[in-house]
Amino acid sequence: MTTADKMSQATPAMKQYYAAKEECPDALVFFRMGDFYESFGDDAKTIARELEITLTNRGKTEDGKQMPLAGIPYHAIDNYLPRLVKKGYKVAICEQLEDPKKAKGIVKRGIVRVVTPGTAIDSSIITDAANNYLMALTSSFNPDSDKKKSKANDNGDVFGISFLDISTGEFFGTQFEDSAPYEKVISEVARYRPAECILQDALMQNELLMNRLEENKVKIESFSCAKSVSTEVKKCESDLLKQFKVSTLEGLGFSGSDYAILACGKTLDYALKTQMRELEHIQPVQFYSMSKHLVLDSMTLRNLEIIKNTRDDGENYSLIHVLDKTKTPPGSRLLRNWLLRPLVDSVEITERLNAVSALKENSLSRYDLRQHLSNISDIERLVSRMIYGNSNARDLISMRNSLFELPGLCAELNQLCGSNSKSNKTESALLSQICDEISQFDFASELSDLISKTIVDEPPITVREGKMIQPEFSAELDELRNASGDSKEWIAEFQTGERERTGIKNLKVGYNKVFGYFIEVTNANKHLVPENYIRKQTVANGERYFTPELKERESLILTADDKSVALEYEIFREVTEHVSSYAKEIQAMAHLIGKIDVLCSFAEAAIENNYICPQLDDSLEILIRDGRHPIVEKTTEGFVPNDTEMDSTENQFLLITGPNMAGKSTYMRQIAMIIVMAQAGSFVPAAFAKIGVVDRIFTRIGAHDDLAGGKSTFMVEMVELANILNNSGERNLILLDEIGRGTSTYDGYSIAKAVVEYIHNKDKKGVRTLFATHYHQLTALENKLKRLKNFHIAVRETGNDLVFLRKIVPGATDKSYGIHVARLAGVPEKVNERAAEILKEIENESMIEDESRSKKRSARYTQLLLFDPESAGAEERIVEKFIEHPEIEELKGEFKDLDVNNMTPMQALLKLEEVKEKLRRLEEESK
Ligand SMILES: Nc1ncnc2c1ncn2[C@@H]1O[C@H](COP(=O)(O)OP(=O)(O)OP(=O)(O)O)[C@@H](O)[C@H]1O
Repeated sequence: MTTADKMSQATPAMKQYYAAKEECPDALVFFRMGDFYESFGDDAKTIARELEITLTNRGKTEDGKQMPLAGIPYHAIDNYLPRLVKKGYKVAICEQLEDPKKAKGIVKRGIVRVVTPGTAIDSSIITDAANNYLMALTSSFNPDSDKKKSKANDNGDVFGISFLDISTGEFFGTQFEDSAPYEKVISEVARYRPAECILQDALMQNELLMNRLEENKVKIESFSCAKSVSTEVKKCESDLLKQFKVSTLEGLGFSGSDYAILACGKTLDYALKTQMRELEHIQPVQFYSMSKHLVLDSMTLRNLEIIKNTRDDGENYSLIHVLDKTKTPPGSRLLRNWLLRPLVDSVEITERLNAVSALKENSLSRYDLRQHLSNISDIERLVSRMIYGNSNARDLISMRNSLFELPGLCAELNQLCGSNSKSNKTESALLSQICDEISQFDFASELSDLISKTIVDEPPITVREGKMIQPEFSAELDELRNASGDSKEWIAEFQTGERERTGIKNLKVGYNKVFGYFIEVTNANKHLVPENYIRKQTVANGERYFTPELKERESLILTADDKSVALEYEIFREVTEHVSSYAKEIQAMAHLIGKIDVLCSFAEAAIENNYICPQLDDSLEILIRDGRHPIVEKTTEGFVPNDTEMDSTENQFLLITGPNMAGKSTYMRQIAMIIVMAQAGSFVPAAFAKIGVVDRIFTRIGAHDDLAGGKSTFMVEMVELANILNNSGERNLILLDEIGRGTSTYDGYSIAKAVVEYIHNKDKKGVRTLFATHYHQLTALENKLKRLKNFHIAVRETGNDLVFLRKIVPGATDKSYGIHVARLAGVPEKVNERAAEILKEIENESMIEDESRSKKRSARYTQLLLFDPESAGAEERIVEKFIEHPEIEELKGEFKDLDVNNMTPMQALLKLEEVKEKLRRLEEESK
């Protein structure tokens, strides 16, 4: 049955429903009918399933089938809606647009808002601590004209990206061309964690991108450029100009950036279409540059546990968990942004550090500032809710209480900046600037006065039941309230009078919403009821009556009550609108408050954890004395601090060996984390730190597989490695942990060695690298590669025991101590003893082989390489020649193709003999 057919036969209400569904076919429609939001058909089935509510039927559909129906009470929408949106559904709210009591005929209904994950503002859907971004991604990639290309970027496709947080009004976008554009996009996804992404349809072909978006639970909305790209860009540009009331986008930094404009335009369009209202509070879109920040790709964010730990993906034991001492939601969101996007400009970083120093030294001021901050609510989101008409009088009180704190906050800041300059203590230009900017806002006292004058201190949650507005604010309201109040007094007197008149002592005058005012008499006293009582209702133990006199009074009361509630709502709306008209100023204020909060939080964390102020410059040095891992030091007793010295000449490539569990990964991570902290503006866990600004950190740590993406552990390792090798540069820092571990020893060792050489010689300059490995033979490279230095983590061996000293020291180690670690881990002693025996055998054999190099070598050579560093050198070359021999590859192929099930034992034996002979010959050739 077509929609048109359905329409012609449907009831008037269902006609409205079908029209709504047609308007938003991809959304679940919540259709308001009286006290319920109803859903029908497939929507009802989905909603009943997802919300675990009853699915019923509502008569028959127009084509005679049962019509599924599921409904939720209107007042419970705040419980149910978030659950659907968090599961990635779009929900269209279709409201009654007029008062049913006053409507002539059927009530008008229409969709007032479409709630989607990326455009939600409801506090039950989004969290205080993080922004809620709607992202858009556009590209010049055209799958039809680029058919021959394997990747979108082969001939320099351009990408545009944008992010909008409707709940705070932040909006920014950029454009870029890159040899690995998808990696860049994925990094941005990891940084901003959008809830929803509007994606140009051609880009949906990129598996990597789609997998990552899915992994990050990003809801995807695709769009296609129906017209030519240039026409679409023009339209987007004109929409943006109109929205921000500017005549050109150049001033916002978008000159010539068509794909950024397209991304921003599509974002705005989607926001307007779903919100169905003016979005005046969105701040003018900003062009941002990716190169202005330290690039931390998604793997690095994960490996360094900046926002989440790798154990359970929670915030505990993450860097943000250690550093977050913020008191306000804008502060906690800003801290997250600063950690995800540390700076690269040493001057800007130093400004932040100076502010932290000033706050750290002035404990009293910091204490007072934090007291003020702790009374400040999420004012930027409060004002967004006011603009949406989604707020209540309590929100106004929260806003007022927040605004009340500003003068005190300002005075405290003024004193701090002033006292510093007078006594020539640490002077912070940043704090002075924040102080100046806050002082310029003069709206705060006006708004807080207005709210205080109009709204009572403890208003109810609902806005439709009165009790919100202060007495004496409106004479009209006072009059209505008096009328209602006088009448209520009248009722009390009426009750007393009637008791006397009738002699019924327990006669009661009561009220309920359905029947209005009544006189209640118990059955025992029914015979005393006077004649003028008119029966109204029978109840369990008596009768209810009214009199014309009571009826008249009732209508007076109800009219006055109705009128006063309506008037209160009107006043509330006016105040809210007035506050909303300062949305831009309130957002700017929230940002400044956020800054003070984060700087105080850094100071607080520095004191609590004994951090020091790092020095930042533009050199290529990293000097850290007694550095610590900010998270491990919290969970490990007796954490041993370590030094680091890196530069671009002699100590650029640190090759770190040491037993399992010695602390190699911890050491490498702590260096990267100290850099992230320093460049975010935080003090760092060390006794001294001087850091030449790093502009990108690459990490390849630990084994994990990407089964969803169809990649093995080793494949994942190689993909990440390829990215690092292709895209790293002089100002980067690379952390590589046990490269090659995921494959056979021959392959692994060869790859590891080639990687060391490649990075060391990259662009003839090399890249600052920390490289942890179990291939001890690599340490021989120190003699060949001038910027490479060996380090190892010291242990002390006493008998069968191993003491981890956790100290990094120059030079190479010569043992793996794997068996010791196995013992520590509780591997049965028999196995450990046997392993020790085997190791001895291998070591002995290696000594014999060392003496007579012409002797045959077997596949056990693998083990020799691992356990005998002395054998590195000539042997390595032989092994390399051996494993690189093309016939080895052929042999592998032959083995793979063998159909063992269809071979006789004799055939198998002959094959073995043949292979053995071939290997013997190849070994001879390799010598
Ligand atoms: N500097 C330190 N002081 C005290 N304890 C430490 C230190 N560094 C590491 N540890 C402890 O040692 C444990 C192992 O550290 P880590 O994982 O860094 O070792 P590893 O050498 O990388 O091991 P593997 O080679 O097996 O991966 C950590 O979980 C931590 O508890």
